[in-house]
Amino acid sequence: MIYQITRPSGRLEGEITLPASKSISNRVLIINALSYSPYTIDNLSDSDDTRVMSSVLNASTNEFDIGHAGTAMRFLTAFLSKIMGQWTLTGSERMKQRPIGILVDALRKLGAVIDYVEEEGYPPLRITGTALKGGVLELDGSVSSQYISALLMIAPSIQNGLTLRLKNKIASRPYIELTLKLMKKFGVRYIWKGNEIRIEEQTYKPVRFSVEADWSGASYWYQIAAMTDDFDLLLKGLRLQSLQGDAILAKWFDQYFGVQSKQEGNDVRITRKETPELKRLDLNFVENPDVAQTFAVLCVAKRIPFHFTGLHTLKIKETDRIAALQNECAKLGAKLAEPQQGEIAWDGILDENIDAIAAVIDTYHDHRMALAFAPAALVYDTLKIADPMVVTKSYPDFYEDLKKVGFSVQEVTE
Ligand SMILES: O=C(O)C1=C[C@@H](OP(=O)(O)O)[C@@H](O)[C@H](O)C1
Ligand SMILES: C=C(OP(=O)(O)O)C(=O)O
Repeated sequence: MIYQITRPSGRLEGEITLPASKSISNRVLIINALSYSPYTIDNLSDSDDTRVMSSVLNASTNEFDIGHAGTAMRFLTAFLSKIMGQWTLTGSERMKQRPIGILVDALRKLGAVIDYVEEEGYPPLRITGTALKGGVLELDGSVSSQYISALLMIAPSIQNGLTLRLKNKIASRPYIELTLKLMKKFGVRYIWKGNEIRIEEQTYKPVRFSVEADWSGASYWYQIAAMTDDFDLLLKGLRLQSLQGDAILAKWFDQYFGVQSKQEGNDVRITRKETPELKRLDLNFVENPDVAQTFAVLCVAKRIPFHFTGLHTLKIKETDRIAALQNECAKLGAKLAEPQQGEIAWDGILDENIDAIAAVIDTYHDHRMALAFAPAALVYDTLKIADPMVVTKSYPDFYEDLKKVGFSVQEVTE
């Protein structure tokens, strides 16, 4: 299926109810289960990734296919390791290429019984649940923070608790902070000093919890704001004082693109003030990997040269996002370079022979490819997106929301 997205003709205004954060939802589902909580979670995400997490935790079977959901794969590997029974965890073809060896090695040191069903170091996994015994673990923190979050969440329920010593430069650090902040809300104490996190054996206290709106999902509306002069939008459920690392977007978009954010009760209003055009953008995404595509497409559409660093984890996400960005930005006439591993750069030179309107943007089973490219219809007037429903991984109502503010979304053949 292909969607043709066409820009609104008039002023861009209205209000959007953003999806709830899947990162928060998937953590609170695990923590709620570990707290034996009688409460249901309020405003749980309706994304595929949260649905799959929820269905595993409520299932009566023992073989689970978690599709494309990285958090579900990693968090459930740790969680199921200590639940008595035999469990099989598998996922999409891409999930079978996303490494999990660092987490499995760490869990095995705690006594977990985990076998690789196919390739060493990758899902699918066969897990035999057993009582784990804590201690001190050293692990590489530079590959995925999800391994660390997975271990931290089960740490209070492990005999003797757990000390994690993180080696190398920590990737996606705000997601580890998010895990610990949420654990704290459920009564768990921790100590994080330098590269060491210590969690004693203790019990979670069940509490009522409501999930806040998703900042990574909000990024596409900030991107839209940065591409138009006349803009006023209310993003419902969003908090500037947020648990999520991607809340830094409010600052970045103000500083670089003149998009201003104002908390109005439970919602955030974003407007655009006139600012001089940015000459180039240098940003490091090591703490905010999920919004790198948003900025890359925005800069190409606005013809702003850029140099982005801290992107080494992008190669092991839903697709190799560096390669995907290079392929698809080329369809808009921009040749992105990879100066070093984990970097992309663009000199601002467009190939004028390329007709972006004729392009069909491929999405590689990656929601963020569709989510980041669709807004660029504002600049190119119209843009075609292949396999557009990939967005359900994190933002199921994205196209409905685009329509609400005046975009047209039509199914077309190529
Ligand atoms: O813990 C989380 O909720 C996430 C952590 C990040 O992954 P990595 O730690 O693998 O970079 C991020 O990219 C992902 O979308 C969600
Ligand atoms: C990388 C992502 O998700 P996950 O790793 O949880 O599959 C994402 O949502 O951009």
